[in-house]
Amino acid sequence: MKPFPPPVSNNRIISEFPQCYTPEASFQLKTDWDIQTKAAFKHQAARLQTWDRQKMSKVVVVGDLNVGKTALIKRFCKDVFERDYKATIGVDFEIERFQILGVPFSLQIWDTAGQEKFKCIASTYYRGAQVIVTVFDMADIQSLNHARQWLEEAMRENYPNSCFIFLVGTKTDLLVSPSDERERTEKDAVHIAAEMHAEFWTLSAKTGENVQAFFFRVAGLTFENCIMKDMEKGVPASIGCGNAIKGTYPKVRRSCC
Ligand SMILES: Nc1nc2c(ncn2[C@@H]2O[C@H](COP(=O)(O)OP(=O)(O)OP(=O)(O)O)[C@@H](O)[C@H]2O)c(=O)[nH]1
Repeated sequence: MKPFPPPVSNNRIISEFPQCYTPEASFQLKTDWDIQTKAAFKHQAARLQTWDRQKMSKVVVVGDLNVGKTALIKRFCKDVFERDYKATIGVDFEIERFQILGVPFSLQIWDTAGQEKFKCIASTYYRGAQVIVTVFDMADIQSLNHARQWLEEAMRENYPNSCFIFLVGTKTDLLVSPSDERERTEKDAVHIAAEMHAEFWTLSAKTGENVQAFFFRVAGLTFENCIMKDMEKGVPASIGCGNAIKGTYPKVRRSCC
């Protein structure tokens, strides 16, 4: 009989604190785990942990249509890239399991539709997010200009200051690097990220550049945040964190709507 859940694959094991893309637009410049986090897991890491459904954070990915939200998630979760565009209808989600400092942790990654006609279905799934990823296309400046609007819509369903916010420029493979165009777009994006209180990243789902580093950063920051919150509340770090699976969003089948 196959073990359930299956073991976390080797490329989902995080032990070093994941670094930011650029110090100019980053949440934290620290380079290591918080001392309390390290202490809390020093002993637990040594023993085998079972998968804990509570240790999960909800990540909502929003942005204009065609910017590459689905491609980004598929590259990370399935290591595939599809050249053809297939619009997301409503929402879809993936669950990605990690082992961080020896402790099982999962990200529930929600892919939402960028098309106007599906927005109202997708927005029902924004609630209860610990992370909001606002995606734009590095080769389409209009999509960067719409990033604030997407964030506002996602935040309408969440409490202020309750989420990590990321601004992610995709399709870097379409820009010559280094080039004036890329430099200009990055500069604008860093500026907008500051206004959004977001951390800025660029990546390519086609080549895979920065994709794993980005999701490791998301996982590392949310994991540490969960642990710190639990410790503040006096909950032992082993009991759990994250509220995404406690019924804060409607029930949904995979690839639904
Ligand atoms: N060159 C290149 N093309 C990409 C990249 N990421 C996505 N694409 C292409 O861009 C198109 C749109 O990608 P999707 O991931 O479907 O876009 P989306 O944001 O999910 O679109 P909606 O579902 O409509 O919201 C597809 O044809 C992808 O192949 C990338 O990093 N580089």
